[in-house]
Amino acid sequence: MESSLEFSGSLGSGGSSLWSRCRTFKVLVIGDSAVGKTCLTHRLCAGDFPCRVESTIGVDFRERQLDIHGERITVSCVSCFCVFLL
Ligand SMILES: Nc1nc2c(ncn2[C@@H]2O[C@H](COP(=O)(O)OP(=O)(O)OP(=O)(O)O)[C@@H](O)[C@H]2O)c(=O)[nH]1
Repeated sequence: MESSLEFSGSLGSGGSSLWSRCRTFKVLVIGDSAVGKTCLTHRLCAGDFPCRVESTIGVDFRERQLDIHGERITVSCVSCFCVFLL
């Protein structure tokens, strides 16, 4: 997990929202083939279940931006079949 401060306002905006917090959460989803890793991360990042999926070759990467209480959150999901970690 990493955290950073990001410049989000203009110099003339008064300063109260000059800097906003921006955090990134990295989620690694691992498991056997065809257990639903791609569907799970697709649901999280796109908001729905894919009607058709193909077996992932390598790794599948998805990202979702959230705004929670004025804080920008990025969720980065990487899913891969266990064999790529051996
Ligand atoms: N019934 C049911 N089927 C699911 C669910 N999640 C996924 N599936 C089905 O399971 C199959 C495999 O789903 P994937 O998301 O591709 O699985 P995966 O683990 O990413 O597979 P690989 O890409 O081969 O590693 C697909 O036919 C999906 O439609 C679930 O919650 N319920």
